[in-house]
Amino acid sequence: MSAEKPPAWEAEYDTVRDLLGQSFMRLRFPASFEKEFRQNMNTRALETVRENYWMLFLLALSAVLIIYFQYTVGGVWIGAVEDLRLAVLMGLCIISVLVIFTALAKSPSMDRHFFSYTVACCLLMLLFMTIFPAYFRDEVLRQRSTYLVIYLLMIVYGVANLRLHQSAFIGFTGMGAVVLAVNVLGMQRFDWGMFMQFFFLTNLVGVGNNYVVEVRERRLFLQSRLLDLEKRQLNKLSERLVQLAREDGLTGLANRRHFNDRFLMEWERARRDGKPLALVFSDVDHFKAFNDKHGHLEGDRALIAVADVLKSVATRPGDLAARYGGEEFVLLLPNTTCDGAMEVARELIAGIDAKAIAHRGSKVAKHVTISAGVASMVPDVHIAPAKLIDLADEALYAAKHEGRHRVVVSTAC
Ligand SMILES: Nc1nc2c(ncn2[C@@H]2O[C@H](COP(=O)(O)OP(=O)(O)OP(=O)(O)O)[C@@H](O)[C@H]2O)c(=O)[nH]1
Repeated sequence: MSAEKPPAWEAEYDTVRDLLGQSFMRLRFPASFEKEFRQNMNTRALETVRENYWMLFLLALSAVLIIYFQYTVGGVWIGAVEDLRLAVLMGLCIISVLVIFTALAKSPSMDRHFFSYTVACCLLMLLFMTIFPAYFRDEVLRQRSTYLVIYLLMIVYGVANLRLHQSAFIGFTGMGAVVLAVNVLGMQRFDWGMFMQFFFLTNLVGVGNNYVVEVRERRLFLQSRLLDLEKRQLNKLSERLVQLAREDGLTGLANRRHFNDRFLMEWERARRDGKPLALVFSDVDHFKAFNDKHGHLEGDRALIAVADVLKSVATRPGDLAARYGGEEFVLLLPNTTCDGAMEVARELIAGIDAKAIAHRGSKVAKHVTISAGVASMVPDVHIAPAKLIDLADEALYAAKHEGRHRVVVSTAC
């Protein structure tokens, strides 16, 4: 015997549990989750930038103010004039890149290229922050302005919500770009010691920090996935429970409880709209004898076949076919007159005849037959809903009394 395949959600649930149980988390999920996780992270990174872009401008402004207050007395620049020009140029370059970056991040059509333009903008800023200071005459100004690199790398690694390899790519490519630029420009005064200290060490610390951040993000993703799966399963179960509470176990028709609820609802609706509401009660003829001759199992099959015909005649959207009890069934037909309900009842009897289920114990025919009673009325506040049920039931009783295998319409019609 082949082992039964677990449902898809169960397999996914187990995979998520396994991944969460791992003590060392690899920075890659199975393909089915990885794609969704990446999209998630990208969206979050974009949201972070859109919500916090002002921090970048604040950072640039603080750097300008720090330099201004350190190199001015009473608002007059005390450093070299060339340094002032260079500092202003550097500030303008950095702010231009920030403006371009913010404009790109705010444009939804550029979302697909988020990582590409982030890399490009970061590289440009890192270049400006390392190359310009190398040309400052003042030693202290040179050192202090290079600190900016650390701030930018801190943002890339710590705040931007980028994945580890994305941040590391920006950090280390930035290093490479600076080395290239220094060589191409033949910069003699470039301070390699400071470069290693600021750039390389910050990158190392950033990589460690970002590993921790990405692992946390991945765990959060898995946990929310687990909750989602549990919620979906609970919803399915509660839907199934509601269905079971309304359904007859043997025939799959509505059960009596559900019929009662719907009947009262339709009664009220018909009363408000001033429309007729009809019931067709039906009962299998000599069913006790059927069970005696053919056995209970065959009896069950016959009831299922009768139920199928009931389902097939209850075709309008508001119609409901229900098992009222034992071998008794009912059709609830909103907005239907006695004549209309009679037609449906006749169709029902003909449909069951057409099934030609052999019935050796019947005194009416050689096959299974039913009797039906029909009633319809326009509900009124002065009439109890049970009245309609009584009328249809009396009509069914009359059909039995008059010889079975027929429809009788209520005397109130
Ligand atoms: N196989 C089976 N039999 C059922 C089920 N529910 C009720 N019955 C049987 O249906 C029979 C109903 O018998 P009666 O109420 O005497 O009615 P009848 O024999 O159909 O006679 P008339 O209705 O007067 O034609 C009983 O024997 C019940 O046991 C069911 O779910 N499965």
